[in-house]
Amino acid sequence: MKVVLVSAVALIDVDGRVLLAQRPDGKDMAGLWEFPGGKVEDGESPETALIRELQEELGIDTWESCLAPLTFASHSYPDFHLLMPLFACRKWNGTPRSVENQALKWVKASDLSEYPMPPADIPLIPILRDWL
Ligand SMILES: Nc1nc2c([nH]c(=O)n2[C@@H]2O[C@H](COP(=O)(O)OP(=O)(O)OP(=O)(O)O)[C@@H](O)[C@H]2O)c(=O)[nH]1
Repeated sequence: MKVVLVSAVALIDVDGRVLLAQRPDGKDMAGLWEFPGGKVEDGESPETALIRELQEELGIDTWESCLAPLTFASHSYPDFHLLMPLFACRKWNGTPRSVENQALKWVKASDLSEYPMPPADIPLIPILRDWL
């Protein structure tokens, strides 16, 4: 099966809340809440892909030195196997805004399980909660 590399980030604000983005209507898994990020393209590292995605999706700038590896997801979907490093980031320039029409929400660690997420993300929640 094809392994797809997707880079994602837990953006953490000064109150320790995490930013979730809701997948818009019309996409696979519409309505589920996920971590900002996206597919790593040819020639990119997971870090440079994430920096690009954060500009495109949220209009914020961050730097490689602000991306700390936290954990990863490895999950088989029917048509591909997702390998998704999850970084943690507490420093960026700008205020995240919905550039691509996705709903955004800052969520307390203890409330993360109330947001329906893609199956690949479920094992990440206790890790994030314990870490925060
Ligand atoms: N960004 C992100 N993607 C995730 C998470 N969990 C998860 O299963 N994914 C999956 O990883 C892939 C992310 O790719 P993407 O965001 O670039 O692609 P997409 O499906 O939105 O659009 P596209 O395939 O039309 O380009 C999607 O299949 C998405 O469902 C997550 O927490 N964050």
